[in-house]
Amino acid sequence: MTARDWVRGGTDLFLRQLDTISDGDLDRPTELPGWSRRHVVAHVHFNAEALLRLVSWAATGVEARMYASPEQRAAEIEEGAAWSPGMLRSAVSESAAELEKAFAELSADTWRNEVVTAQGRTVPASEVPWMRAREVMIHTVDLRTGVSFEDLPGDFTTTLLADVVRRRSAAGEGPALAAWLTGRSSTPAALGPWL
Ligand SMILES: O=C(O)/C=C/C(=O)CC(=O)C(=O)O
Repeated sequence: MTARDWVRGGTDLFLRQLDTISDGDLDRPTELPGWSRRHVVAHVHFNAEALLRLVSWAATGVEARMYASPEQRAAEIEEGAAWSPGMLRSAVSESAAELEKAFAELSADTWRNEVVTAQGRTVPASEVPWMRAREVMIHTVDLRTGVSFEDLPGDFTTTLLADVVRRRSAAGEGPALAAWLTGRSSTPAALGPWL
């Protein structure tokens, strides 16, 4: 499967799980400390808008950052989390459809154009679908509706693991992770935040 397939599958999974949650239960906690389901849905919506800006940057050459700052990102998630359930549900569904349309319209050459992620990485636009796949898949698990990592496509999880290990190694967490993953340490590595 390609990253675009994972985006489609992960978006479908996320929206279907969201449909199983009553309006009242949107206030329940998630796997993310301090975030209710409302926060997760608002974040998945604003993430689509942020990635739409990267696609636009790749297509036009006009710089468009994902977020103005970490503070602006956090503030819009808080704002979105306070929207009515109907507004939250339609926003996350509509922005996902817009992103899918933008991916479909990007020409073959344009995928090679470079953009800068919210973490300051310069990447070809072709990495944007992977960034979105990661968000929709993992945040589905975060919703706590019963979907676990076991339910995600195996090739997605394998790619995710490689991504996580690469980033954590770059952040100095490689040795502790390697000791644990090779069974040389029975203590799970103490890890810092991821993304
Ligand atoms: O992969 C990166 O360099 C950046 C990832 C993110 O910024 C995570 C998001 O996509 C987001 O916070 O919206």
